[in-house]
Amino acid sequence: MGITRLAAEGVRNLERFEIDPGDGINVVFGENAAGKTSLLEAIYFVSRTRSFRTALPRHMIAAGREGLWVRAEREGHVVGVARDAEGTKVRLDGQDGGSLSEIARRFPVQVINNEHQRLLLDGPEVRRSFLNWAVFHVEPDFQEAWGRYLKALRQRNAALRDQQPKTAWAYDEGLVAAAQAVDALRRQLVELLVPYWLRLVKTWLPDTDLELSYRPGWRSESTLAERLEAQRTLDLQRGFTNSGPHRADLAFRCGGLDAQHRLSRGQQKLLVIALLLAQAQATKERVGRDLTLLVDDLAAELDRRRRQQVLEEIAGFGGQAFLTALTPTELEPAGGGRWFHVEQGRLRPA
Ligand SMILES: Nc1ncnc2c1ncn2[C@@H]1O[C@H](COP(=O)(O)OP(=O)(O)OP(=O)(O)O)[C@@H](O)[C@H]1O
Repeated sequence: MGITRLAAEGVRNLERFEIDPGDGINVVFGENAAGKTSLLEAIYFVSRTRSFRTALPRHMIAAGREGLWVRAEREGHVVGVARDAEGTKVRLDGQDGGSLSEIARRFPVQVINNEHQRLLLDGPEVRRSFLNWAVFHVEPDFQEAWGRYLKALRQRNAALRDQQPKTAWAYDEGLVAAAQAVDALRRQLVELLVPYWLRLVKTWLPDTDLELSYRPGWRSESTLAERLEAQRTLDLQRGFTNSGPHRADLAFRCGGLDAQHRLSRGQQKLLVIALLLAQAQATKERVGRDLTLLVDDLAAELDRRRRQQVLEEIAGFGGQAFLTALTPTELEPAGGGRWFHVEQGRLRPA
């Protein structure tokens, strides 16, 4: 079950609204600048207490207003998130406060937009953060292990910066233990993701020879403990730890080369959508929870057939999805879903 009621006020150009989204596909259509992405942003905000468009939540507050709020109901829980000059306030089931990770777990969302091509085109940091976020949703132990690893890494790096080798090496044991836990959880997730991802890319991009592999952050022919030992001089010279899960990455290859150099824009988009849908599937399979998919401007860069294939996959996924479109015909195959029209900030069931 997804979000069954959604209300908000003061979000960008949107007038106050209250809607009852459907459990499957919800199409939000309207002209440029009508407020479609702002609606997805409001849904994201109630789950993650931040925006996917801006690092500054105050940019989301409608011009001339003091603040905004968004409220969502899902599976008997109500979460409300408000933002004003004093900051962000969260209420879960009528109680002030509430842990942000608890809310993110209860109201899980996944954005799929054109920005996501960065997962393929940017450096490893963006893929690592995707990986961490995906593992967080399915492995309750990950947050603790990753926190423990980062703490040991910070301490080790501080000692390396201060040229205190004995102090630095004293952290190795704890660092390696936390690294093994992080690595094992990431591997489990990748093993879950890859078959879904492969099925999708083979259907959508049948003429490409695509592979996805996990790189743990150190050379696979040695253990991390061995690697740290072998790299001590380098670590001291550079003043930081050169190997470990903080250097992990996902590698997309096409015909044996980096996929980003071989794929067209549309192909890149499909590869990334396949990854995000694989994550949604993995979460469903592992913890039985559907991520609410927020799909902005699916039609851009995709031909009609590919668009339809993606839509069928999203519909088949069975969870809740919000998709934006300029016109209702753009996403015709979603005929069975619920439709909303947004016009100059006014959102109405269509
Ligand atoms: N803080 C704000 N207050 C009021 N209006 C805003 C604010 N921030 C952005 N806007 C305006 O809100 C409008 C809706 O933007 P949004 O990105 O939601 O449109 P959209 O329907 O997704 O458009 P497109 O199809 O072009 O992507 C834009 O005209 C934008 O300038």
